[in-house]
Amino acid sequence: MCTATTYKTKDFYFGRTLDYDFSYGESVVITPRSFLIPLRYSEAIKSHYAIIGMATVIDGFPLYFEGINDKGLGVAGLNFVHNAHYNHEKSSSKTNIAQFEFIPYILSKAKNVEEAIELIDNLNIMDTPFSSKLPCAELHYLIADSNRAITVEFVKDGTRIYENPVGVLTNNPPFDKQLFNLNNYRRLTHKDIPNTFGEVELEQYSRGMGAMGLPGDLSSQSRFVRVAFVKLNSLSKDDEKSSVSQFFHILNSVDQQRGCCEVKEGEFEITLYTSCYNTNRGIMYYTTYDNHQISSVDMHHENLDSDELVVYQLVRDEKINYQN
Ligand SMILES: C[C@H](CCC(=O)NCCS(=O)(=O)O)[C@H]1CC[C@H]2[C@@H]3CC[C@@H]4C[C@H](O)CC[C@]4(C)[C@H]3C[C@H](O)[C@]12C
Repeated sequence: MCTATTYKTKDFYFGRTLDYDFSYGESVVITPRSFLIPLRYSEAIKSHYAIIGMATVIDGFPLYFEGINDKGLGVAGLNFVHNAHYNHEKSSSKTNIAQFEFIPYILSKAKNVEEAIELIDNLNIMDTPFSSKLPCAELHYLIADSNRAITVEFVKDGTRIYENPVGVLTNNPPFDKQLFNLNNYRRLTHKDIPNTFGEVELEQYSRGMGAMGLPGDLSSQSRFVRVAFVKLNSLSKDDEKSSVSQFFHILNSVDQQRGCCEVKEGEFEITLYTSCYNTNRGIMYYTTYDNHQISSVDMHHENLDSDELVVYQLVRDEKINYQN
């Protein structure tokens, strides 16, 4: 399972948790403007927006899980198993894009959500696997800029583009159902709640009782409600450190601890990493399951006009500040 969210203070932040039982060998990957992005069904993209994100690089191709570009657009792919549907036949009227090309394609060409939608309306997503070892990922997407967020789902009936007023995405069920389900939690509040049992005197024995009933389990529907509640109630100062700190607190509310979700006998899904992007400044921050110290990579510290990928291995060892 995975969770993606946005958060706005002075700047606009975008990020996700990636929950799985094994790693795909991800690292921080910067795709500079002149890196040739090869496409299976059309000519390679020669010059484009610069991208920073989490990806695994195979045969020189950046297979992005999520990322942002230097114009401030973010795209994250989250599992959408049994619902994602891609086409097997090429289209003669639309641009044919293999499913693994979707994130780099959008981030290289669109500077905001409107432009992303224009591109998506003209896409035919192909079920072409990257290789025989990497079958198609079944994903849906959170796409956001500082003004607007959408969810994009390629399903049997076609392409679904939903406005995403919450700025949050998890996994199944389809997004319209996730959003509707929030109705069931509309009474949750960060405030104290009144006693509605009339004459019966009931003690407010604890703080935080206004959010009683907020789901605490790891299912995708529960994580959607929980992270939406935390995000929409979130308050922080608007400077960089406070905003980044608050962003990690939002996503930590849906952290998956080893042992709580067994996916196969003896194998557990955990939050492999949590990422946070300042989309205005092109800075990526991340933590990993074992390293709680935030690491950061700034795309503008690299030569963004080059034609070679820049790769930073994840710092995965716990950094403890021993004070004595
Ligand atoms: C596993 C992850 C989703 C985690 C998640 O949601 N776990 C919930 C489990 S549950 O389903 O909810 O039970 C997803 C998210 C992004 C994906 C990569 C996207 C690029 C590329 C696309 C190619 O086509 C296949 C290989 C490829 C590297 C992909 C591998 C894998 O698929 C990634 C990492």
